[in-house]
Amino acid sequence: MRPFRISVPASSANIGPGFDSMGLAVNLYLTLEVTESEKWEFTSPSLSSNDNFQDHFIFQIAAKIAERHQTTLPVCKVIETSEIPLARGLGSSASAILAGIELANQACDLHLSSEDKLQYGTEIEGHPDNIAPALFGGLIISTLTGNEINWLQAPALDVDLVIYIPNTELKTEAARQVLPDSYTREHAAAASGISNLVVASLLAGDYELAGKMMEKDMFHESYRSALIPNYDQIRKEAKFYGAYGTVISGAGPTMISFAPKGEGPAITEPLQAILPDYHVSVMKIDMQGLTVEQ
Ligand SMILES: Nc1ncnc2c1ncn2[C@@H]1O[C@H](COP(=O)(O)OP(=O)(O)OP(=O)(O)O)[C@@H](O)[C@H]1O
Ligand SMILES: N[C@@H](CCO)C(=O)O
Repeated sequence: MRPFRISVPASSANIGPGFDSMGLAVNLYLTLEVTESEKWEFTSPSLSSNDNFQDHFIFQIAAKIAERHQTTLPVCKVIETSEIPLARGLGSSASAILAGIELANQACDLHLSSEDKLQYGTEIEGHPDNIAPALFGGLIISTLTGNEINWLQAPALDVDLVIYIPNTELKTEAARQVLPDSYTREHAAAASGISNLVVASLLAGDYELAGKMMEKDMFHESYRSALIPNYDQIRKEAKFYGAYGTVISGAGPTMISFAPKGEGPAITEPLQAILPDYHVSVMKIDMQGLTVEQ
């Protein structure tokens, strides 16, 4: 086996009302450096010396994918590094799942297509909104109906992104528990109308309208806002300093603003001063998605 390096970007899902169906790849990366070895070695920021590497999330995903293809992983040395904070709404689980799928793909020579990886990743994650952009890059609108995934990569957006990462975690599972099990027809019609308009305005490059409509989400934001520290303050201050709109990133607690191109730093500086316990920064959209270097 030739050594290889897998890189997977973080992603910000939902973008307001694109709940479970829209996401954007951003420039924070999980990487795996993989070489063949005499004995298994797995180095990861989330493994201490007492932990068994076989319990590691990425190893388990890779082992399952190999098993699904009636094979086993060869003995490898894997070094994981990651810039993606866990359980903050930046798609860490989707990036880790894709890294595991690609580890099995490369190490076992499975010749998986991109659609196979999307299918496997979505089955594990439950929805494609983080998996698809982390795999393909850019802004992806996707939908899971039964087992079928349909998706579209939008043209590049001409915006700056500002993210606000608090130093607290929020597990997606907990953030899904506060959501209603169902919506009335009236509510669903209004919510999907808002979502349609966000997508249409992003595609048309009308970012003012996109920002306005993303803040009107009716699928998840209002139910989750109490779980997100400084939710109202971040939206209000970001708007004051020029953002088009600010929403919860994924299931939170990170928030993300869409701002006019070049205006990101003008929001970052004052917001970082107001939010000393946050990491506030301008992010770039990753247009590549998952990459493998031999
Ligand atoms: N690199 C990794 N190594 C091991 N486990 C990971 C890794 N990345 C994610 N996980 C697991 O996934 C969990 C976080 O997943 P969760 O879906 O709650 O949040 P997220 O994916 O970071 O955010 P969101 O889905 O809202 O964008 C972590 O607590 C951990 O159990
Ligand atoms: N669409 C998902 C993203 C996090 O996995 C949610 O908001 O729960």
